[in-house]
Amino acid sequence: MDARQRLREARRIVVKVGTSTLAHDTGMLNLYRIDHLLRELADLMNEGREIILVSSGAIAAGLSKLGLAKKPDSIPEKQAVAAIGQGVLMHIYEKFFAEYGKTIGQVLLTKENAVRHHQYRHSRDALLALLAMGAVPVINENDAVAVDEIKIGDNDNLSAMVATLVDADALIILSDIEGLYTANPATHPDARLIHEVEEITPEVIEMAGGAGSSLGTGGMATKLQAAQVAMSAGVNMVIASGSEEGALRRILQGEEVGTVFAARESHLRVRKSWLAFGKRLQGDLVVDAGCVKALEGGSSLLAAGIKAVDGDFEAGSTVRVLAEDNREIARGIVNYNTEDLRRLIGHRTEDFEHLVAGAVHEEVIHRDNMVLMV
Ligand SMILES: Nc1ncnc2c1ncn2[C@@H]1O[C@H](COP(=O)(O)OP(=O)(O)O)[C@@H](O)[C@H]1O
Ligand SMILES: N[C@@H](CCC(=O)OP(=O)(O)O)C(=O)O
Repeated sequence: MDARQRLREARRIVVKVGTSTLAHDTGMLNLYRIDHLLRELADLMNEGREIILVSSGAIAAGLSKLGLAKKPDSIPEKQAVAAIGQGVLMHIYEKFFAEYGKTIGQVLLTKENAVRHHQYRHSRDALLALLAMGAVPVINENDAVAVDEIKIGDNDNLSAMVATLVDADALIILSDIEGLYTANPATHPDARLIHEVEEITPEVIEMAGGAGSSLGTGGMATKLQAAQVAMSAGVNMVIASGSEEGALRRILQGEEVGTVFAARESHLRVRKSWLAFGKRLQGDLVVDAGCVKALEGGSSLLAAGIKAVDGDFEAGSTVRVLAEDNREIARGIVNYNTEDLRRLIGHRTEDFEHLVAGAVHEEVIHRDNMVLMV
């Protein structure tokens, strides 16, 4: 069955809506569009589908509430604007969805919620419980607290992470553009819309440019990262215009709307495949042949197999695991910082207590926090 056909049967759907769709060019919220979008979502639920809404727009809503023309420069001020705007957004969602008889539940996530195994389980359970109650989880990144390595940074990647977290059948990203074009139409007026992408090749990545407006984050580049994650996790993804009324319904009827990214049949062995393509790779661990074998067999990464540590990272960073011939074996969240790790190289767990300053973990990378790349 092709991807468009499978969309007709999609039952659990993650819909991501970007700032460029939620706000006017003036920066003020586009209430007309939000209302229509929510009505369409409510009706899809009445049809028997489950909807998870990943909504951007907190910063835009905060700016317009405060009467500011542009994002502040300092991080704490950006966090404060997002905190104010998130409340404004939820107030509107609560009000509009209630008119269509729907209940919502706010879930604010960070990267940690999906990569740490216990948090991953808790986030997943909470989202599934909301769906079981017939509610719409409304998700955003927890911008008020997420900085640096715990930040995903854009809601395209967040929506792909959520789609894998809840085992969605489809991810639909609504933007201010009809889909992926052969080049950024803002700078290439002759660019053509691509209807279907089967694989994210370097040529496809080459087509993607940055955000089209000062409100958007990441542009097409982050949407392709999301596609890579979704496809490898077995989730069909569509990019379509959020301003076209009825687009969602038409997509879910299998019509040729926007760009569809076809899910791969055989997907990564670990569900948290989005980790594999996360942006912030902060170092490399080179491991010996025995360790490569153990990892391929499903083991955690232990210090005994590490030959070298490159980079300068903190515990909780995402790093690559390389074989001695430089082949990439895995990516994962490391439990130690560079300094501690260099001291642990080649040592057994019994010796760790004397070697590290902070908390002792048996694994350098736990298997639950690791994605095999081979
Ligand atoms: N190849 C491309 N095809 C389509 N749009 C592109 C491409 N390259 C860059 N873009 C830009 O990406 C923008 C959409 O991303 P963004 O501004 O981040 O919106 P959103 O708020 O929906 O995430 C488009 O308006 C367009 O200017
Ligand atoms: N979390 C931020 C949005 C980040 C983001 O990715 O924005 P967008 O490119 O508009 O989807 C906010 O709510 O303002």
